[in-house]
Amino acid sequence: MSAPQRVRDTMPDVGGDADVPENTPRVRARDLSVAYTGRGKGDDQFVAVASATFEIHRSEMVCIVGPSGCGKTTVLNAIAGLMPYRSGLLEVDGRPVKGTGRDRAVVFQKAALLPWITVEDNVAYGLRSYGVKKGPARERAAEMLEMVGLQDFAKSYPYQLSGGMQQRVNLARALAADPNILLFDEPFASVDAQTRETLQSELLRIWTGSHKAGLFITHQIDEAVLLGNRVVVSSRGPGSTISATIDIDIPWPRTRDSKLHPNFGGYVEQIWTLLSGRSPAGEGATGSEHHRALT
Ligand SMILES: Nc1ncnc2c1ncn2[C@@H]1O[C@H](COP(=O)(O)OP(=O)(O)OP(=O)(O)O)[C@@H](O)[C@H]1O
Repeated sequence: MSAPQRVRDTMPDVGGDADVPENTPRVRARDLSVAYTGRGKGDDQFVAVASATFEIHRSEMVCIVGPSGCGKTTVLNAIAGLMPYRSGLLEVDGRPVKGTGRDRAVVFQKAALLPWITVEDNVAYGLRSYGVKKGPARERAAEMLEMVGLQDFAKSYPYQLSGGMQQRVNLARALAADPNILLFDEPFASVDAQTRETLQSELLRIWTGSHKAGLFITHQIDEAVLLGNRVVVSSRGPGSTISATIDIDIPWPRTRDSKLHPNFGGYVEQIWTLLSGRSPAGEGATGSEHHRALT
């Protein structure tokens, strides 16, 4: 997924990670707690997340699943630097998160493209704001659009695209600045089932060999198992904790056919069991699965 040298040369350095040892996690959360203030009388601090502990390494995708309102978006926003955290440790490349940065990009559920500029300018927009000149920014946008299969729609306007195509533009836009970490907040939630499968396949194709780190929030257990190196299962909120982290032992590169892997159904069942609060994981699990309670 890396950009050709000539375009990258024109872009300011991303995360300045040349001095970061390879084995330093891209994201490290230890006992992370995140709260909202001012939710009402006598409720100064609403602790959405009480304790979250997980790591995301280079080339890894970690998926978070959990009941609605357990704080998945809250954790993602804290990593993005969009909101402060209350306590615990939260580091990106070994440095405490203090705000947003070009080393991280968020792919939201709604594409939120600027309607008055073309698709290629939407993709180039972020780069332009980082000081990249128009020509190289457009060149980079063209590469990204080709990557998501939308090269023929560069001159179109967002309203001329389907929801699934807009979400591909959204992905191209996030990738354009070549971030180290991609944060996906239910990006495929508002497209139909067939488009969702196509987008999952595209993401897997793009992800393979990209060496990026990703956090992917989803309500769909099979999506988490298909896309994740690990799946983090959150308990019910408020004051949620991580109830389990499951390593997904299904080989890479993955494709849609990875759903046919003999372990796939077992992982889905294991996570479903954890989320529904039934018997502990392990029952009915295959030999290659393992489950580790973190809190
Ligand atoms: N801006 C805010 N101000 C106050 N409370 C908030 C705010 N945003 C979210 N919350 C609360 O924090 C808790 C966690 O919300 P969050 O959106 O992170 O959950 P989620 O797991 O992503 O939910 P869903 O799966 O439904 O998207 C909820 O109780 C929610 O009401």
